[in-house]
Amino acid sequence: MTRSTSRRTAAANARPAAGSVDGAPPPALRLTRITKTFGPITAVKNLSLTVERNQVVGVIGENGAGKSTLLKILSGLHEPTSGVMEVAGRPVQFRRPQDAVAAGFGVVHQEQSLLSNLSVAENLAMNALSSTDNATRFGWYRWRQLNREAAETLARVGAAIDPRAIVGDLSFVDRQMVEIARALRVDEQTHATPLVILDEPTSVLERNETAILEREIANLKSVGSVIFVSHRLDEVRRICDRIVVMRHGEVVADRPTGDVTEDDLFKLMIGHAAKADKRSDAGRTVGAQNLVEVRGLTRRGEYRDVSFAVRPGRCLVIVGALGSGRESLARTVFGAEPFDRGEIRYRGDVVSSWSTVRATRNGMAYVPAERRTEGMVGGFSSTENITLARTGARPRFVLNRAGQKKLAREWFQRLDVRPDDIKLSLQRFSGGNQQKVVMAKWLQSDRLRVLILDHPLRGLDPGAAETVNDQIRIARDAGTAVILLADTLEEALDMGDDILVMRDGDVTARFDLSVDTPTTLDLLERMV
Ligand SMILES: Nc1ncnc2c1ncn2[C@@H]1O[C@H](COP(=O)(O)OP(=O)(O)OP(=O)(O)O)[C@@H](O)[C@H]1O
Repeated sequence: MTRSTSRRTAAANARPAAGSVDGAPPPALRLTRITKTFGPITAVKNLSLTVERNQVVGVIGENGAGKSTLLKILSGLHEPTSGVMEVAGRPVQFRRPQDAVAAGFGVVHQEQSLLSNLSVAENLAMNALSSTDNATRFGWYRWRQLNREAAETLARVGAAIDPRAIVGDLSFVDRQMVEIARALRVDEQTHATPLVILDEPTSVLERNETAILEREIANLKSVGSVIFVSHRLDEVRRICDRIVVMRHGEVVADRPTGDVTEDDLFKLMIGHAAKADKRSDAGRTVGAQNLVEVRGLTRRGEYRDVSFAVRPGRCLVIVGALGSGRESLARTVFGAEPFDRGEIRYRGDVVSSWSTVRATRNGMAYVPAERRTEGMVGGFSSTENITLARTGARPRFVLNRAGQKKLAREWFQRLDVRPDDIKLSLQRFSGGNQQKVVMAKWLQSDRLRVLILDHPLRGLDPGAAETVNDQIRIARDAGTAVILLADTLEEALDMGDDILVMRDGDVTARFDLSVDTPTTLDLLERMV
C-alpha cells in the first residue's frame, strides 16, 4: 500500500459499507496479498484471507509463523508493507490502534496491555469512543456510570471482579478476563459490526473460564465475527467455523473445520505427525530423600494447610482452577511470596529466611507465567538472557564471550529457537520463542536441582511444546525435581508422577500415578 493510497483510505473512511452492489453483504474483512517485513525478516508474506460476517475463523501456526504480526496489522499497531485490507467492502488503512477500534475491531493481545495503575473500569473505558463521552462530564469521570458499565461488561464474561480494583493488584488470569471483556465491549462502543480478535486468550484460562469464553464467542457470532488464535487444536476445532493454517508467514491451508482432524492440523502446522506418548521411567535417576518438603503451609487468603514432598527425578503437578492458590504456593516455595504458618524444608533442613536469591543460589529455578515482566530482559540479546542466571561450577562471569555464545547456540538448537540468531535482542522474537529462551536460561544451569514451572507451555505451538516437555523430562531424568503448574489436565497426566489437586486454597486430592490412574474428569471433579 503506497503512502498516497493510504491517505485516500485513511481510517476515517473505515465506516462499513451498507451492502454490496448485488445485495449480498460483503465479507467483514478481506485481506489481499498482505506482506509485512522487518528489515530482512518477512513476518507475513502475500497473505490473503477472508472473514465472513457471523463467522469464527481460527488462525493457527507454529511459533514465529507470523500470527501475532498479522494481528498487530489488524489492530493498527503495524502498517503492512504492501497489500490491501478491506472492512465490509471498503479499503481501509489502520495507522493507529484507534483506527482499528473505529472500524469495530476489538483485540486481546497475547501479552497484556492493561494499565496497571488504573482501575478495571478505567481500563475498560479506555477503548471507548462514545461511552467515554457519556462517562465524562467536563473532563471528569462519572464514576458511578463508569463502574456500572464495567460491572455489566465483566458480568458478560462471567468474571466476578470489582470494577474499582486496581489492575496491578489483580492476578494474571483476572487481568486476562478484563482484557477479554474490553475486546468484547467493542460492539457497545462503536456502531460498526464488531470483529473481535482473540490472540491465544485461553492459554492461561482454566477449563471453567474457557467454557465461559466459548459461550461468549458463540454470542458474538450472532452480532459480528471473530478471529481466534490458539495453539490448542481441540479448542480451535470446537470453536471455529473455518481454520487457517500459517507457516513461515504464509497461509498454507484454509479449511472448513469439519474437513480437518486434530492430526491433520498438527501436520499442516509443523510438517510432521505428533509423536506418541513418551511416558517412561527408563534411565531415570530418582533420589530417595525428599528435596523439597512442605508441611502445613498456609498463606492467608491464598492457600491452607498444604503438605507435599518432591524427590529428585520426580515431577509433581499441581492442578487447580482460578483461585485455587497454586500460583501463590509455587511462588512461596521459590521464596517470592511469604507464608503465615507451616514450614518448608529444603534438602532436609527447615528454611527460615527463604528468599528468591537463596533459592536460586541453592539450585532452585522458577519460570513464571508472565515471561515479559518477570522472566526476561527484553532489550538484552538471547545470549545475555540465557547466561543471566548462570551460577554453579562455571558462573556467568567465568564464562568468556565465546563460552556464552557456545552455550546459547547449544540451547537454541536443543529448543529449536527461531530465528536461529543468538545476537538478536529478545524482544524481537515471537512470544513462543521468547518462552523457549526463558526456559533455556534455567535449564542450562549445571546446579539445577528444583525446577518450578508456572504454565511453561503457554504460547507454545504443539511441536514446540513437545520439544520443551522433552527438555523438562531430560532435566527430570537427570535428577532435577520438577514442580509443574500445568496448562491442561492432559499435560498434568502426561508429565506428572504425583498430582496434587487444589480448590479454593485447599488440597482436595492427591494421586500417585505409579499406582493411581485418574482421568481428566477425576481431576476436574475435585477442582471445581
Ligand atoms: N518487531 C519485530 N522486529 C523484527 N522481527 C520481528 C518483529 N516482530 C516479529 N518479528 C519476527 O517475525 C516472525 C513472526 O513473528 P510473530 O510474532 O508474528 O509469530 P507468531 O506466529 O505470533 O509466533 P508465536 O506463536 O511464537 O507468538 C518471527 O520470525 C519474529 O521473530
